[in-house]
Amino acid sequence: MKRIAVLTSGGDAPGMNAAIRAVVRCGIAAGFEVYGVNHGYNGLIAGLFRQMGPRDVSGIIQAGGTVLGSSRSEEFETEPGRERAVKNLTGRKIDALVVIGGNGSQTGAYLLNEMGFPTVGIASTIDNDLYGTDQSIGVDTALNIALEAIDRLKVTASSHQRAHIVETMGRDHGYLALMSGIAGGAEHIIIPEVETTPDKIGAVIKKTYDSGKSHCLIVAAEGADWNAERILAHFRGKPELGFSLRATILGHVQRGGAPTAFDRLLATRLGMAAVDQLTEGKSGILLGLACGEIKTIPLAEVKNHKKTLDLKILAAAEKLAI
Ligand SMILES: Nc1ncnc2c1ncn2[C@@H]1O[C@H](COP(=O)(O)OP(=O)(O)O)[C@@H](O)[C@H]1O
Ligand SMILES: O=P(O)(O)OC[C@H]1O[C@](O)(COP(=O)(O)O)[C@@H](O)[C@@H]1O
Ligand SMILES: [Mg+2]
Repeated sequence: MKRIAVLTSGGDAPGMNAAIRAVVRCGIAAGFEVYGVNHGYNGLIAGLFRQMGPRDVSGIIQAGGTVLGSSRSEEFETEPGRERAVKNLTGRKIDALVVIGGNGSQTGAYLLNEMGFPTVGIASTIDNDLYGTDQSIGVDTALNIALEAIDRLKVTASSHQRAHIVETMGRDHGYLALMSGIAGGAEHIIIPEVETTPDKIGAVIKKTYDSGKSHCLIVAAEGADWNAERILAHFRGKPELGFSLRATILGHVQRGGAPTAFDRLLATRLGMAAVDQLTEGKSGILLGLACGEIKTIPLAEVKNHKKTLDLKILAAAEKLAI
């Protein structure tokens, strides 16, 4: 194997740059020529390749986002799109591809590998919804950004005797909401995995008010049926809750931060491991974290499983909030 390529795909995640850097530098150290693909799968289809040297990844370990750019590519979801992608790879005599991305991207990586093009994945998404890894690149940073926002919002909620809803990202997965809620000492956490009703939410707010607290901080996942907008609309103009209500949707703010030490280290370890696997001629696998160790798991297995959330800690959240 002589030439490898690397791309970032799906939502950008803080730490992607550290992973690119590790793939480029360790790849070169292992004797490969390394190519970067700009703009994810769209760039793969359009042929946006460039050879990368050690200096092309200088000064990026501390930067959020991805220097290669990313995309959501509808064309790659079609067979002709993927065929064009493989043609571009083989046309440049590239022997293997590293895909840094989340669950959608790794399904794409699986399909490329099935088409006979050796592909390995690196787990990267702020949502932590990718099966096969305890934690993905970007999760720790996003969590810390959400936490900082929660801490700030709690202060103003307290000053004004308000209930404040903070909405986190995560698609249909509640990890970011659950963990930032626990770490932020939220009075209530609403996630897609657990059904709720406006009556339950109202009861928590009223109970919190009656307990003498000066605020009620609610963290709601964007994918929950009762997200910030819906809760706000439902309770608008209802003084019987005690607290008046405000809401903040954190949105893309959670994705844009400089990566934490944890994410830089995880990304570096995963990038190094991806190169090691390619050196050994392995492909069709995802590099992820299991019990603190870097592990491989077949992409086929990743694609066929949905990551579940351990809900034990949610029950504890209620006790912690009394
Ligand atoms: N089922 C699929 N088949 C082929 N390609 C896919 C599939 N799902 C996602 N992809 C590709 O991966 C890209 C990124 O996936 P997406 O779900 O948006 O982000 P993430 O990888 O971060 O979860 C998509 O835009 C698409 O090009
Ligand atoms: O940036 P976009 O395209 O608006 O997408 C927003 C989505 O991307 C995410 O930030 C990350 O999701 P992915 O890792 O699946 O790309 C989600 O939490 C959010 O729902
Ligand atoms: Mg995803």
